Amino acid sequence: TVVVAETAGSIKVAVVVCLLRGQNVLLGRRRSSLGDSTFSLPSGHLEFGESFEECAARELKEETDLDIGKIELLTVTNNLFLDEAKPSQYVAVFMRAVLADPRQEPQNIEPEFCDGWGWYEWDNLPKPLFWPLDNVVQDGFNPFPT
Ligand SMILES: CC(C)CCOP(=O)(O)OP(=O)(O)O
Ligand SMILES: [Mg+2]
Ligand SMILES: [Mg+2]
Ligand SMILES: [Mg+2]
Repeated sequence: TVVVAETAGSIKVAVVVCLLRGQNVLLGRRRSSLGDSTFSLPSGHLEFGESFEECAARELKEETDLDIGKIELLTVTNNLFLDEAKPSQYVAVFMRAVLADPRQEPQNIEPEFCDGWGWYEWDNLPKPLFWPLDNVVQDGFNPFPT
């Protein structure tokens, strides 16, 4: 038990936003200790007292200045980051959202964390994908309504 206790890392919850506009989804290339220079959906740590929807709207606004309209829960995945300096585990809550105003364009509000945002078709996603996203894509996940 002591061994497990010594190696146990933190478990956090991240909310991940599949922001859909027509046939496109918003992705940005991360600048971060986790997944540096890989393409990811807007995402962020769930903060104490927040609902998943509130976190999605807050993180999207913080990172892109975009205002979310309708939003719903899609799926949840469990991601172990064991080969990092500090092991961690993220439960990723994937939400689907649309813009309140579809004419709004994303701004790169946190250039220290993101190279910039772009719209991509699901079957034409940029590479390399941030591995938690790549995992769900490989498993056939598709955020677009069928
Ligand atoms: C695993 C990953 C989704 C971790 C949390 O996402 P993030 O690094 O974008 O977090 P913040 O936007 O809250 O800084
Ligand atoms: Mg953030
Ligand atoms: Mg955050
Ligand atoms: Mg983020």
